[in-house]
Amino acid sequence: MFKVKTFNQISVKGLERFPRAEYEVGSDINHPEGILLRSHKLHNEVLPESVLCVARAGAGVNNIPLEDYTKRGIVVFNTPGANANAVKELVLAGLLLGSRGVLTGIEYVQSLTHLKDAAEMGKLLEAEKKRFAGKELYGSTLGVVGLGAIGSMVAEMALALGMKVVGYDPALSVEAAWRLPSRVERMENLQSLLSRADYVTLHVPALEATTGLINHDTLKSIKPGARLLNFARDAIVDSTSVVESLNADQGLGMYICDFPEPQLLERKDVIAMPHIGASTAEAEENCAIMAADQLMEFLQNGNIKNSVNFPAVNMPRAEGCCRITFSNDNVSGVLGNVLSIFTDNNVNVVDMMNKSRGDVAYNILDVEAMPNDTIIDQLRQVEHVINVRVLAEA
Ligand SMILES: NC(=O)c1ccc[n+]([C@@H]2O[C@H](COP(=O)([O-])OP(=O)(O)OC[C@H]3O[C@@H](n4cnc5c(N)ncnc54)[C@H](O)[C@@H]3O)[C@@H](O)[C@H]2O)c1
Ligand SMILES: O=C(O)[C@H](O)COP(=O)(O)O
Repeated sequence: MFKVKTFNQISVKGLERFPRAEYEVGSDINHPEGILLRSHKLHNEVLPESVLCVARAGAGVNNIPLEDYTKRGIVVFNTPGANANAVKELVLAGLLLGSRGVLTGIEYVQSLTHLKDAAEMGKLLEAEKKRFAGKELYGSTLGVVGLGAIGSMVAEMALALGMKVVGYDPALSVEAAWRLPSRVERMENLQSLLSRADYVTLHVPALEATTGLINHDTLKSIKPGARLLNFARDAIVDSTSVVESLNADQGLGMYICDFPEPQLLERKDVIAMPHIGASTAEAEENCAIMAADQLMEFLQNGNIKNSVNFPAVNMPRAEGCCRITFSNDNVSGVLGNVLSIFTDNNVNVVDMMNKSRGDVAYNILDVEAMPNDTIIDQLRQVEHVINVRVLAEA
């Protein structure tokens, strides 16, 4: 029986993936092998020794202490692209709210409760509506920073709206580049993008390199009156600099974000939402299902898909064999030392796979017969081995 502890509200569709006979899943589980969560911050949680893997039902993993977990051999997964459409649609809402007097117009209409006569109300609205006039998105330029799962969808949507699209992504993967419409004009640096775009939308992960990406200095390049959209993370934007730019004559025209902060409230030029970019039934289901499937595949077969700290590994189970997996520091000689223990004990390895990523390596070995506890203990003692698992015959 595997145990999976959940944090946050996880879609039932994802929870239903776990077969009841083999999994105990819930928020109140002791000694879990797996963790399933959304934005809950794990930095202050003491994870029990039993934990082997963590699945983030979502994209951002800045709520997970990755470096520490990697050293402990804990495999961390996320669900790339599973909530991208939800964010894309909210960015569309953000663009429209930033270009038209929708919110101020609605607010004004709601304030007219003292008027009881429809004709009088109609006359007043026709006289006042010029205060809520806007500008069309068609023909204006959108700058997309980060052209991954969300950024590429946003770029495509903006092109369909008749916008010009410029993009900046110095770390673009080949796969992401293939997804990108050819009409997206590539910018060499952030400053060029900021000086060109009427709307700038951020879709980068919160990393050390992206913390404060939008700051006092970069905002000097912003096109006067531009709208900045941040549906990525709070840490990417220095809010104090944003407020300063909004207050300046030639600075930002509006800040539209999913990450409110006290200094952003009560401003007409800020539209802040309560981190609802991925809060749709569809996105929550997609993420939960993908996360649950990845957890189960790892717990049952040791295969790794969509990890953010371990290499992707997929080896079909050799029939009738027992599976051993181990992770180790990525230094030479470890696999050889492990194999010599098998040789010394007449354990026949039928199939194996070894992959590395950064400072860790991960190995799967299918062996003809289940090695005894003494052999497994010997494997655990090999220098630089982080952890060893023995998986029952499939
Ligand atoms: N508001 C929400 O609810 C919500 C929902 C989903 C994701 N997000 C945030 O959006 C982020 C992006 O999500 P995604 O699914 O598109 O991820 P992704 O990994 O598919 O794409 C991120 C892209 O950013 C690029 N990048 C990295 N550093 C960069 C830099 N310095 N400048 C420009 N580009 C850079 C990467 O090369 C990659 O192409 C997530 O990490 C998460 O923080 C927020
Ligand atoms: O990174 C993400 O996927 C989003 O920020 C969604 O977060 P949530 O799962 O807490 O809504």
